[in-house]
Amino acid sequence: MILLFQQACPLFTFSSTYKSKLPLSSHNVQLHLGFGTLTPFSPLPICRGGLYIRKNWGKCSSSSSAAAQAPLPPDPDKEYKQVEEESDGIVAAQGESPDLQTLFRRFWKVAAPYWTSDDKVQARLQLAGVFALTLATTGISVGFSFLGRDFFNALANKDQEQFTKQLLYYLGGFAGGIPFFVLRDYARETLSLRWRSWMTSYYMDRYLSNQTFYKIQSQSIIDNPDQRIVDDLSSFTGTSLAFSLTLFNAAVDLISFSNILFGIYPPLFVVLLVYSIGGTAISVFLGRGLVKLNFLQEKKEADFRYGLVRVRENAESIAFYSGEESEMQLLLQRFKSAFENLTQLLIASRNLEFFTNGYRYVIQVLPAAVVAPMFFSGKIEFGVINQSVSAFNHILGDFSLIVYQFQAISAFSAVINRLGEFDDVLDRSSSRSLTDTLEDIQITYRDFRSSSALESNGSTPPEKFGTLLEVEDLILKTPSESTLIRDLSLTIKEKDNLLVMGPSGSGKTSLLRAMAGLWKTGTGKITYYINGGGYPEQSLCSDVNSPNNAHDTYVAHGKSISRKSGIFFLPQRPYMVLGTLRQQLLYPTWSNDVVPMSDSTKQTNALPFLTNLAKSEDANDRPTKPTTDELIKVLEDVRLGYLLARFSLDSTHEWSSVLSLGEQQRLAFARLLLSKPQLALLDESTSALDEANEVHLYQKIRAANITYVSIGHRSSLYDYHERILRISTFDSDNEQLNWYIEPTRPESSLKFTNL
Ligand SMILES: Nc1ncnc2c1ncn2[C@@H]1O[C@H](COP(=O)(O)OP(=O)(O)OP(=O)(O)O)[C@@H](O)[C@H]1O
Repeated sequence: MILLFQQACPLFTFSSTYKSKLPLSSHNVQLHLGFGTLTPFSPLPICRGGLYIRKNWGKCSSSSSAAAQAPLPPDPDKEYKQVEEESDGIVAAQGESPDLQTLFRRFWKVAAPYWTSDDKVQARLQLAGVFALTLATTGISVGFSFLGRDFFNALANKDQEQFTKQLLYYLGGFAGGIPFFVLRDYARETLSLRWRSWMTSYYMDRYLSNQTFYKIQSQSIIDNPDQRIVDDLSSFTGTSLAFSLTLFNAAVDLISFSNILFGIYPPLFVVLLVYSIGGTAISVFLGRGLVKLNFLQEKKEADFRYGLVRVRENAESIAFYSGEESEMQLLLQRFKSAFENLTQLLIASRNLEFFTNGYRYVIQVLPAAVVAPMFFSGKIEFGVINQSVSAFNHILGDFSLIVYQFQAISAFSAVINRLGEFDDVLDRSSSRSLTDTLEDIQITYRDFRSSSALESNGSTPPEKFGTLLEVEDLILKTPSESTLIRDLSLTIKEKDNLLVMGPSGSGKTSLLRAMAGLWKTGTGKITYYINGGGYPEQSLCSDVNSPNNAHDTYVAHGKSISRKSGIFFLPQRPYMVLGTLRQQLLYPTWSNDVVPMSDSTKQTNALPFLTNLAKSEDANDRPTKPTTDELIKVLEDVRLGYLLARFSLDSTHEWSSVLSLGEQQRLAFARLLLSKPQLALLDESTSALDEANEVHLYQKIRAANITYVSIGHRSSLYDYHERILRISTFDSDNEQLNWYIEPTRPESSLKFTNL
């Protein structure tokens, strides 16, 4: 009879295809707010608050179904169709399980900002909508419970007229109810996507501010931040919403179905309570190792993926070295490590599931067994048995959330912890405590051309006019606190070009890092006297000693010094952005134009926080955007005009592969010439060039009135600089300074004196 009904009423076996795809972890934990999902192996459906969480290595599942009130035979054909989600997660650095308090703190810290953000009105409205729809679906479930009772009563009483009537009610119920379930899932997914989008923009903004990405990478502060932004944020938003709704649903469900069960047979409720509490305690005990294993799995998978990315990025070097075999070993090693951990995870999962499956099925016959004598004695009708089973399963599901979802919860804990850890790092970076010691290198930025600034605070004495950069008593250390340079003082005036020389590893690049604000380990002051464009004076002219000192100025703006102040750094390794040749040239000064036109036009439909991430003050901070003719001219100036015969300005290529190193270095000079900074800091920027090209480029930047500080090893560079700063490798036993400055040669013999 039940089978017949099952065929007649598809809702009984309805397994929503509208599954939420929540990549909770690399193991594809799924949460499913299901309407009528039934467990494939379950003789009886497990009804609960509506959340379906499942991992692909496990078979544990539970479901909520409006029609899950009828006992069903095992049906292997109705295997739950699992939605595969690709996700490589990451792990907290130590892979340790956090305590519950830390977990809650981190959850709150990560989750809260969105709900008080600029988007809060939309967010809260949508959340209210989702909760309302969830409430409606619970109401519909309760309604179906009564419909089911009357339906079975009609069937048992052989009352055909009543049976037909109930069947029609049922069909009407399906037609009216299904949209609520579908819309609830849709609304939840939409909100989850919106939340994720906001968080992605929020995290990326902080990650790319204050050179946090550089600190994280160069000092290995945290592993795989990229995965945290991509996978973990997605998991977090989806899972948080699903969990909140599940809890809410479970509470409402519990209230609704408790009444029904109490009305039928109160002792059943008490048995159920005791059973659930016992089951929760046992599953927490059995699954205690899962959180840590999830952590490790995320890290190992991420490491494996990162290994593959490195092979792609360094394809040419590996091919030259014929390093395929070593790479294979390394990658296999990483995969093996992930595999071994996953094996342990599977075993732990399996052990837990022995219990959870037993827990789920053992109790199924209880309600029918307890209530059946009342039916035999005529106290209740047949339909009430069915209703009691349904109510019992709903309440069991509500009470057993932890048992059923333990694996998903443990994977979610790993996500919370990784994001919480990341969030802490980003916060520390924005409050400047990530790597800073009490004493660190202070960078001040003054707009000496602003006479009003001079008059208002008198912080720039007249003798500083013409000065671009001043370094005072600089003790430079590596992040690991090894001293590189001691008590360095120097001044760079306009057109006073300095060459920095010294043995490899003596700290030349590190000096530039300190000047760029990338390294602050050490003591001393670095002051720039640069015309700062449209920056507000208070942020440009602040005194180092004031609480709002300029030491914080560039931090507050969240940008590198070079971008905002007419200073341009050319790093040792040229960097080619993804995009067209035009975008290479415009980078980084015209950052808005780095986004291809086709992409920016698509932004019309995008969420407000996904458009125009660039800070508005950028517009004042940069020269006028070059025209196409100017771009072509600058390419010719750096002797790259011939590239235009091979590529158009708007063609996209993997530029770091299609251009030679020397061409990339010339392209970097083209960027410099377009940006027209006052001061350029060049780190072996012509190392891959022949002498003819080198002298040509130096002539160009000199002609453009750009003052420069270069690092280099070649004596040919003497010709283009007035002075040399010679650094020797620091020796702690030697009291002498490990640097001195000398003129390159008599002024009359300098090559550019007539320029
Ligand atoms: N992130 C880091 N943490 C600790 N030490 C570092 C770090 N980066 C570089 N160092 C060390 O600091 C020292 C100076 O490095 P730097 O890159 O400034 O040398 P350099 O003089 O520019 O050398 P080269 O001429 O070879 O480029 C080196 O001994 C290097 O190993």
